Amino acid sequence: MSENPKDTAVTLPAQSDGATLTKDAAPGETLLKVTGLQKHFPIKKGLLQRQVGAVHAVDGIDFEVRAGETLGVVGESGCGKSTMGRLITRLLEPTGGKVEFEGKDITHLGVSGMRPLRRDVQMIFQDPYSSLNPRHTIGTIVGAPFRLQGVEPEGGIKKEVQRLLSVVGLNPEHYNRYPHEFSGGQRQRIGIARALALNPKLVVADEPVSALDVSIQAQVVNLLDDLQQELGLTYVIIAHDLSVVRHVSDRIAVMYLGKIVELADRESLYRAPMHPYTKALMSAVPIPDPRRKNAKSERILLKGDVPSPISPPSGCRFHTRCWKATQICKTTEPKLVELKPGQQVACHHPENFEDQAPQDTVLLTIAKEAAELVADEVLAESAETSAAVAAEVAEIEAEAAAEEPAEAAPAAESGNPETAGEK
Ligand SMILES: Nc1ncnc2c1ncn2[C@@H]1O[C@H](COP(=O)(O)OP(=O)(O)OP(=O)(O)O)[C@@H](O)[C@H]1O
Repeated sequence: MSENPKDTAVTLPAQSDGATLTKDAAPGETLLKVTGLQKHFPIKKGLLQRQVGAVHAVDGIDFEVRAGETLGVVGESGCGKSTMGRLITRLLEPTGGKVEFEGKDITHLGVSGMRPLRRDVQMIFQDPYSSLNPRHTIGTIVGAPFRLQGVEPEGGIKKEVQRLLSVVGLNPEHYNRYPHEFSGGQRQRIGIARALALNPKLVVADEPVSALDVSIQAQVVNLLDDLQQELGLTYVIIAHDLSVVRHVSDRIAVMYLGKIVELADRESLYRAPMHPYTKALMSAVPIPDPRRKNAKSERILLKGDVPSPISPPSGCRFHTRCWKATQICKTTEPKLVELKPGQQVACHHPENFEDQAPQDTVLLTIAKEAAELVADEVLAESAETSAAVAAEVAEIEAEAAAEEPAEAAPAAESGNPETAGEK
């Protein structure tokens, strides 16, 4: 069986059902919009199962997914990525906020209301070993969505399933085999075939390759990429580090403890990350660059684990691990704002940009400890770039100020009665 997706010609799925094939949102238009999305899992204790607290897994996030794009979502384990994925596919009921798909509010749709959406939005799961029922043949597994939705493809389910298997680079003759007869990469291809069966508009892939050997990861990522080109799919790809999403994403959202801390197009994020957490995540991804062969390690080591989402830190949630944290970070939550076109960030002291709270200069003790884990080069570079941006902004402001009196002068000359007599 070929593991190479390039060996397989990708063809559009047969038109089995007109309703599933309508691509309503034109490329670039908003397909999915999320506003203030929250999921708090209650913590219950005792015989009476009283609620004693809540896990703030997703705690008020806003973003949109545009038709035809790939949005990568990254963050450490436990930051709420999977919960977010399950919320937008409506496998979980949100605690608060709104989810809109093609302009329609789907936040609290019931089973029947969700039926058409189940075709349009599909999920690929992390573990290809546990997400496939070992007692079913792959023909049954990939054909299940047709049976569940009561869809009869042209030429029958078997023919369509075999076609889907070949689309994802599997041998259609292996229709009657069981999951254990396939390798990890092949099983993930089965999961992908199942997700594509009903010709969805949005595919949410939760850590689609993290359970696979590194050598197989690139093949599966390439397959997803090829399928997107051929079928015009829209993806949300969830991963715990940037190495998986960096090549395939158009935009990347960085999550930390239930919040989005930075959301930017891929180029901007890689060229000049603005949130210190993004910078730390990026420093953990080895970049093969011969020019940097002899350079000292610039790795940023984050102190400790992610704090508990049961009682997240006050203010900026990253302040307990950030080397730039000052008092304002502890007390005031920074909003996610667009500081540069196409780059939103939630930080009082962003990297590669003018300080948003320049008056607040005294580092927290915790930040001084965190700074010890950050390479000197990184600290120096950070200070340098922020100073450069600040100087640039000051220059622009000075230029604007110099232009202003010239424009204002005629009005003052002609119209100010107090000064008129002094002439
Ligand atoms: N059903 C649940 N009940 C209670 N807590 C939950 C539930 N599902 C997730 N959580 C908690 O919510 C938080 C976010 O979990 P989630 O799985 O979304 O994070 P993640 O970023 O996807 O991490 P990972 O990569 O490890 O899956 C974690 O603290 C997790 O323990």
